[in-house]
Amino acid sequence: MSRVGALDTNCGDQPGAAAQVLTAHRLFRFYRAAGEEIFALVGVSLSVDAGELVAVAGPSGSGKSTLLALLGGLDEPDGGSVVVDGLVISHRPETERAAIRARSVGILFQYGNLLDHLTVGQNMRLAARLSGTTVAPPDVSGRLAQVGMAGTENMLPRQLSGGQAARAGLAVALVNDPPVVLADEPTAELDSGSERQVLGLLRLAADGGTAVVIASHSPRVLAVCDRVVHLADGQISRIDQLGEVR
Ligand SMILES: Nc1ncnc2c1ncn2[C@@H]1O[C@H](COP(=O)(O)OP(=O)(O)OP(=O)(O)O)[C@@H](O)[C@H]1O
Repeated sequence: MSRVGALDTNCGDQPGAAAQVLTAHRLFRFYRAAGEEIFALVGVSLSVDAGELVAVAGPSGSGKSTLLALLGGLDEPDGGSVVVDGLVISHRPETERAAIRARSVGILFQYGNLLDHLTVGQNMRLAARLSGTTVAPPDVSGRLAQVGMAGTENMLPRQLSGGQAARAGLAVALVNDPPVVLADEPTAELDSGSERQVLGLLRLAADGGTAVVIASHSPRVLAVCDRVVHLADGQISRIDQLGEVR
């Protein structure tokens, strides 16, 4: 897989920062629906440092999910590029994008990222195997304990509450200590207690050096982030720097 060249890294809104692990350069994404062209993203650039917690905010339809999908290589941009941990993830065959994603990106979805027919522990071991690492059984229980889920290794996702499923999903997303975590509306379906726990864990991951991007419009989510990138009609309309600049 090709490493990014010097020119490619000179993008985003914090050029030159050494610790950038995620950069998106002038992303465009168009859709055609019912004969109409929809401009979901129009020239969005973004850089995220290791240890930074960044929220992507904006009203429904502003392009948050589209942006996260492009950052994680789940979708291809019509223009622009994405670099994850030194590797260009955009404009590659899906198999190569999946390999980069498995190694470098933990993904947490609103409706969970657990496979229904596998136990929590099996979900974690599968994610680890796909990333090229292995997690020994004691590590699985240790990691579950870290997210307040001790004793759930042999439970199926349907046996968990919404908050537990979100925390188990986070344990899966973090199983190989990826440099980047992307969370799309991770707390939208949770009660406030569970939301606090999940946000605390995402904050902890960032404080431990992970670059975390959360798509959300919840004020409680935005409050724990270092930076809030506001989208409107597929473009960055404002950036709020909340935490200290690293
Ligand atoms: N597969 C698709 N086909 C056609 N249009 C799409 C598709 N995916 C997204 N869009 C459109 O692109 C725009 C951005 O959508 P996106 O889901 O990224 O917004 P969002 O900010 O995440 O919204 P929400 O908060 O409701 O999830 C919207 O106008 C949406 O209707």
